[in-house]
Amino acid sequence: MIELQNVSVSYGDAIALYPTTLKLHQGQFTVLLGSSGAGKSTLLRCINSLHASQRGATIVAGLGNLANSRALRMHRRQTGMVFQQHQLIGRLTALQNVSMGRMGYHTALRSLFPLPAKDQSICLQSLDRVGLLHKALSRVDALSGGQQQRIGIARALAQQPKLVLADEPVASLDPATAERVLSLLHRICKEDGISAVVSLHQVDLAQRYADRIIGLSHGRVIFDAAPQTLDQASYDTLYEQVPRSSLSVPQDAREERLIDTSFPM
Ligand SMILES: Nc1ncnc2c1ncn2[C@@H]1O[C@H](COP(=O)(O)OP(=O)(O)OP(=O)(O)O)[C@@H](O)[C@H]1O
Repeated sequence: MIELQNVSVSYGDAIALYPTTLKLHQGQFTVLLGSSGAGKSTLLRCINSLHASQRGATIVAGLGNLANSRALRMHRRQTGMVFQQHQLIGRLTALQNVSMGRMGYHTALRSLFPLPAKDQSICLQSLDRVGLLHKALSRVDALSGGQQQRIGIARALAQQPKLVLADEPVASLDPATAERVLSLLHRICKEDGISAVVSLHQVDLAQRYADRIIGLSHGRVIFDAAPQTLDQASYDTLYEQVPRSSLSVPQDAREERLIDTSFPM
């Protein structure tokens, strides 16, 4: 379990996240919702203590307060991150990119040499989990957006994480591919008992996959409950009365999903 106690973030006089207290439970798939600038990325990054201006305490079960540098190092090692723009190195192969996930387990000097066989095996297994073992030796810049995001997920898995933080992981994908990638991430997290905190803009995806939805508005948590309790009033407050239909996946993409949920992407 991870507990944020009065965690806040400011940029000069501007408050990006007001003091926030919440607990994240092991194995839960939590989705952060809210309009642009609401504070989703800020909250997500707080869970990994990534803000220089972060205040308050973050306590991780078994490690303690992340103010302790050793606890923070251990926590980051067991926390996989997945980004909207994948953050892969295009000229390297899929396997080389996934290998980056093992770097936290070695000293900087050791990382200059080929990974031990055990680590290589973990990387290959991670590629297999996302259905891309056959692309292990392909350059990442020769892969599709959906495939690149699956490599991003494999890199996070190579860390053998207890927690995955995913910042708009499907925002740059078409609706059908977004659904497949999120479904894959969700399935793996559930199979392995990995906790996930995922920021999304697609309310319908959040309602289908989340165990818990945390809604943010202007740097404050204004909703924190199971997805089925996200009612119209909470929704209107979250999105400041943007019509719900404008945020849903188009009907034709939904139909495509029903027909074809298989790879490749
Ligand atoms: N480096 C920064 N310097 C100054 N202000 C920042 C910085 N990063 C974020 N902010 C501000 O903090 C607030 C929260 O931003 P954040 O990126 O967390 O929102 P978000 O909900 O993730 O938005 P989006 O959905 O557009 O990614 C916004 O008002 C943003 O302008």
